[in-house]
Amino acid sequence: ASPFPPPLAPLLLAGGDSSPISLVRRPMVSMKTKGQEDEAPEERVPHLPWMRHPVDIDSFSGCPVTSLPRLDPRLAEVLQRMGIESFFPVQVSTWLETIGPGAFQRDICINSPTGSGKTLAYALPIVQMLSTRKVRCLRALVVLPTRDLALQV
Ligand SMILES: Nc1ncnc2c1ncn2[C@@H]1O[C@H](COP(=O)(O)OP(=O)(O)OP(=O)(O)O)[C@@H](O)[C@H]1O
Repeated sequence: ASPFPPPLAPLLLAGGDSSPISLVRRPMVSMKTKGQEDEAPEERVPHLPWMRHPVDIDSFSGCPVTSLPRLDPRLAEVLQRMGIESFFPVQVSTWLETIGPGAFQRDICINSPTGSGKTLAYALPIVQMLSTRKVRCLRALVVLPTRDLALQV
């Protein structure tokens, strides 16, 4: 039996230049007695419990803007006016985990290559959630590591 609690949220992972950040090598010391620790085999186990069931972004395909389930028609219209006709796989998979049928509130970590569309992937669910509410206080905070990146977002 697993010594860890059940997973709380998926990790969205894609190929390309992304690295499997959720996986670390560490011995399963919790399953050994003290004398056995030296012989404990190393296993690839996720670093955080909620990262233990990654969702493979590459298994999703793109999707026309008009076909994304539950997308607010006002947002679809604005996106199409901006020239966005379809969503990239990271955007579809993130949407399905946050807003799509069967989604429920939880933390999500997305690891996907540069330029794959992560910004819209996380921004669209936020905008959709806020679009149906009266917003009286801070509801979303985007933190970026550099000023340049912050200006892009
Ligand atoms: N669905 C889409 N259709 C067309 N263009 C898109 C779509 N989504 C994003 N783009 C464009 O693709 C480019 C890359 O997107 P974005 O910057 O969001 O990628 P990223 O994964 O966040 O990259 P980085 O890792 O550098 O932050 C941007 O110019 C963006 O406007």
